[in-house]
Amino acid sequence: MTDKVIKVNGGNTLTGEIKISGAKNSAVALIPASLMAQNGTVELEGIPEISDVSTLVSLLSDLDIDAKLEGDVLTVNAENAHNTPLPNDKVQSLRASYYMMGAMLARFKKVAIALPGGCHLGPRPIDQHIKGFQALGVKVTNEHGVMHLSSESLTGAKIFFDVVSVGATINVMLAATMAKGRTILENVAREPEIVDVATLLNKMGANIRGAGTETIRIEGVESLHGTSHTIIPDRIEAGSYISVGALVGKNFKVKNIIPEHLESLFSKLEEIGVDFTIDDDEVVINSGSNYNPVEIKTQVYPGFPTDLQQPLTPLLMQATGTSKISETVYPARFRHIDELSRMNAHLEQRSGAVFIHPSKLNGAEVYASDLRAGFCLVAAGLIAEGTTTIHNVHHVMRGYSGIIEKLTELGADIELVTK
Ligand SMILES: CC(=O)N[C@H]1[C@@H](OP(=O)(O)OP(=O)(O)OC[C@H]2O[C@@H](n3ccc(=O)[nH]c3=O)[C@H](O)[C@@H]2O)O[C@H](CO)[C@@H](O)[C@@H]1O
Ligand SMILES: C=C(OP(=O)(O)O)C(=O)O
Repeated sequence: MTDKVIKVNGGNTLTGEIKISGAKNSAVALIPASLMAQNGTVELEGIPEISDVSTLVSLLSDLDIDAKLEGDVLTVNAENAHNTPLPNDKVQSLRASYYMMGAMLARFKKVAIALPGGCHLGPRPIDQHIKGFQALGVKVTNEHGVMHLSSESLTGAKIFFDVVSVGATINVMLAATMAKGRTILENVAREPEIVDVATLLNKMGANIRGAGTETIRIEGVESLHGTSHTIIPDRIEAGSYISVGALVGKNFKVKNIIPEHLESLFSKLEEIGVDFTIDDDEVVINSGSNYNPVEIKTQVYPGFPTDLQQPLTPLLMQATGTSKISETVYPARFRHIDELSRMNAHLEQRSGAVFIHPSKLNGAEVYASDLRAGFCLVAAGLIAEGTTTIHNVHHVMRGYSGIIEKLTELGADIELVTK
């Protein structure tokens, strides 16, 4: 992907339907969770076609696990899994490789793994993951960048997280599933992806209650088994395309959504004045003009997701006045600003916030700094005059399944080309 660029010619109206894929942030936890089944096969349906998934499937194969991806179905049989140190390059190419810690601790009580990679959004510590593991009786050392985690026997504990963290909640939940006795996790994150992971684990024989609330209770079980599960739709992919519909859509239908997962976005779209109609698991959007400027503050779920602030920025440039987005989850998540400026965007960054002024964009050569910044540039390219060339497309391919095909089908002039 390093030798490829996305080229977008702006100005087309997009019309038709788009089907949202399974959620990246669920899939990347469900895949490691599947290695915890000592017996039987775990079948995961709705797997998105993204590079984070291929890397995790490849990590399972490194552990001698039989993992087969056919279409959007992944079958994993981990009966003959072997514990070996995981290759650094794969682990460091994505964030969610940290879930191999919790899953492998549960299965083998021991894991050697590098610190994860993922989008550069400012500091992304994993101290709360470590705090949770240690409370379960895990010994943790860092030897030359490789984390060694081990325990004779994991034991349930009461853990109060200092920070509300998606990753720490899921990781410690994975590790505690087969610990001895009861674990109580307090001040946990409530994202739908956490509920999805708990649902899969319970189908595999775990005893987890309270996912989706601030407290999760886990009664440790002896072993887990195979099952089948369909992944929830990706609310961030959905929100990204919905913002495109509001920019350039005509009868632009986004299918396979769970509207309750997108309430914070829909309420902002109403304030902005976007014309949309929700019907069961789909939404139809028509773009408009004279949009209202708004203020947005990113928050943990059910607040406005940090992962949607960059994709929504091009829409806010079409408002009649200045909008403000305050980023409270990752106060440095603003690397898209300089790139949008190359396209003639009028943006100002001030202490954890971006002020978005009305802008008329011109196509330019730009660089995706991270996954959502990449989508933001694609959306900007769709409304810009002329051609936008987006470099560093590997970031985009970490999270948007079939993005070129989906947008082309709707009428966009977009292609992935070799530089
Ligand atoms: C693979 C995955 O699901 N990625 C998502 C996950 O990332 P990730 O799990 O990394 O994000 P967290 O929810 O853990 O991070 C939230 C905040 O807590 C801080 N923190 C986190 C852990 C920790 O041990 N210590 C600590 O201080 C982080 O720096 C950040 O400020 O949730 C983020 C917040 O919704 C999303 O942007 C990412 O798309
Ligand atoms: C930040 C994101 O992903 P990751 O945590 O996998 O880097 C994202 O999905 O926007």
